[in-house]
Amino acid sequence: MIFSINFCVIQVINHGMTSLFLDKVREVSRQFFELPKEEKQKCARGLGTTDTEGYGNDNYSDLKRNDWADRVYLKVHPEDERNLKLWPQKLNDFRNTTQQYTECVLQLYEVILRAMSKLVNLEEDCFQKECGERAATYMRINYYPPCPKADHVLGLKVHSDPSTITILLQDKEVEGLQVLKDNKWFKVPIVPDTLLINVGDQMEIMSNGIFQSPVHRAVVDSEKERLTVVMTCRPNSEKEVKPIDKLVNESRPVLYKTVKDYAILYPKISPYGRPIDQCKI
Ligand SMILES: O=C(O)CCC(=O)C(=O)O
Ligand SMILES: [Fe+2]
Repeated sequence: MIFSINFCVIQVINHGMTSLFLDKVREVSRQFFELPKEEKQKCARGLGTTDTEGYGNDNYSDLKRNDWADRVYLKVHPEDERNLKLWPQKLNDFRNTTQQYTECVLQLYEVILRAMSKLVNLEEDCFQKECGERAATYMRINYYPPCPKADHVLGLKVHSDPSTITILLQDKEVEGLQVLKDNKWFKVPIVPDTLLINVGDQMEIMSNGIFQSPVHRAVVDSEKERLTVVMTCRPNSEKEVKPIDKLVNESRPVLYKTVKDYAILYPKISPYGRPIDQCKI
């Protein structure tokens, strides 16, 4: 495994997934958006047990402008918590491919969390334990159509991820992800066959601020469509998440409040920027 650490956005190669397989993941994802409108509507948000899962744009009432994107958001792990009613019925390969991709991503997730634990001198399984049993993974497929006024819209608003970590498969050809550093936006380049790891807010909390969740956004292209497949790994929603005791000391006191169900509650309170700022002590 090779890491290139760049303000908590990490590009990973040698992750065990072939180029062909990643293409397949992109292909079935793209096929979802090519379904007739009625088929997509059968997976719409609001038809499931939670209002966040399913097909459709984020729906925060105070958002002044919607993202220039179409998206579908599905819980993929634990397997018995999948809301299969919201999964496309007419795409033969979708379930199989998503299943395989989830398995690969979960393996990678474990390796990354172990490496991050070691990096801060914790027991290797420390971060994973902090996420509780039956920690959840969601898949979000973002489809950004071309926009003739690309400079006037965002594909995805400025945010940090509410996850522990996020594993992102970029579009093969079209760039769009940007990360904020020193008040400047930097393009994240496409490196073939890599997966991008973003540190999420809940990792920032657990690590007591040692790992910081990057602020990022997606811009759109005036001519080309773009598609990304994003796996967000997060603690069990019942688990209290707080800075790990061993990362707290006199020179580094507790910096964050204890939170629960952060990924659902906090982005709702603060749909712009970094909701984690509200958790700082
Ligand atoms: O599509 C992208 O490049 C960014 C996606 C993202 O940040 C997200 O889904 O949280
Ligand atoms: Fe994100």
